[in-house]
Amino acid sequence: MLNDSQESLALLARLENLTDENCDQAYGAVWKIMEDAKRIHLTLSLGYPADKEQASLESRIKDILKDSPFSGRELVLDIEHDVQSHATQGNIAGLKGVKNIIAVASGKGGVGKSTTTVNLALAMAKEGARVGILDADIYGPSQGMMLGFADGTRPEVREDKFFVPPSAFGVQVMSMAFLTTKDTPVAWRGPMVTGALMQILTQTDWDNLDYLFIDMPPGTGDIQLTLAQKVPVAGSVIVTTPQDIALLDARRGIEMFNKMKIPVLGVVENMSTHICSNCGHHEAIFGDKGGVSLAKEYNVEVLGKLPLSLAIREQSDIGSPIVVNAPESDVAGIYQSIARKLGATLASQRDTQFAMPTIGMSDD
Ligand SMILES: Nc1ncnc2c1ncn2[C@@H]1O[C@H](COP(=O)(O)OP(=O)(O)OP(=O)(O)O)[C@@H](O)[C@H]1O
Repeated sequence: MLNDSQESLALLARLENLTDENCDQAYGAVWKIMEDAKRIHLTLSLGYPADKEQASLESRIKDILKDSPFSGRELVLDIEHDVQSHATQGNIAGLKGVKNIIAVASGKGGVGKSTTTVNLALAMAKEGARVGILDADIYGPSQGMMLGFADGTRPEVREDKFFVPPSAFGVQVMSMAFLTTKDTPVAWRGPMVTGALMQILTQTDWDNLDYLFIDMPPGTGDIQLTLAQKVPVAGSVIVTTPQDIALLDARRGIEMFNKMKIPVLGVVENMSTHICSNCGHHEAIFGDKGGVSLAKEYNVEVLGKLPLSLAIREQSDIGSPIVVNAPESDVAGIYQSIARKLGATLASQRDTQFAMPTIGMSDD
């Protein structure tokens, strides 16, 4: 039964002050308590998925219960989530089957944007979300390779007009690489690229996604600008390395999204420290304040920092990214925390379109 006794209210107050292990903000009034003689059943209802918090939360709640009148009762903890669709820039119509599009961008190439996108998407799926990836990094599409798709993979076509995205590790994936030969896009100019990408995006039969991650082409040129204008994006993530030059480029990325009125949900600092594979010593080769000061300057979150890690590279190269290959590793834990923080940041945006979980686009 639902309990509103003094004891329950006191417990509720303590639960409301709990935080996700990686976010500073308290959960607040999102708890429900049910109890019977033997058990206490708690439900945490969030606007983002957080299945991987289960063990940590259970252990922290058990500590709280120990010195409460509920001591000795068995704890049942349910973490529920309901991801809402958020407004897009200029309220462009959303995509059928997709609640939120998140653009992952970098000011320049080679900073680890694709690696971050794939691990972040897989981490989000592990938290319990329905996730897709669109590889829009048209001149160097790498999502297919990182997710272990064989060369020559092609999507099924439904009703002669929709691509059915193939799945890997529970994530739906579309890439220009599934539709072209290796050399095709190299010859394309900007308008062809953006036209083709918009076509893939809208003609893919995305199946009920909470989040679609777009691995954007690196840089802030015409292609990126056009995509930022046309793709109905709920928010963006900027990937940068701590070097000054990458930070300069990252600034341009943030400014581009600001100009388009696309919320920058946070910065991921990649290759942030080097971990010595002999002794485990962490060394901030490029300094350790870059991403943080960038985030401060533009008033955005640092979602997390990834070390320069051999395992990240090797496991992406063999088609099994670290989040699925070594889910218990520290690095996978960082991606999980970034995914939750990203989900929480998007959920806290005030523009939620409560009435329309997905916005239909006509099928013809
Ligand atoms: N944290 C990391 N530690 C070690 N290697 C990494 C890390 N992040 C990415 N890499 C490696 O760096 C290389 C470039 O990464 P990736 O392709 O993700 O960059 P990118 O920014 O998407 O590049 P581009 O935009 O040019 O496609 C890859 O070989 C990748 O495995």
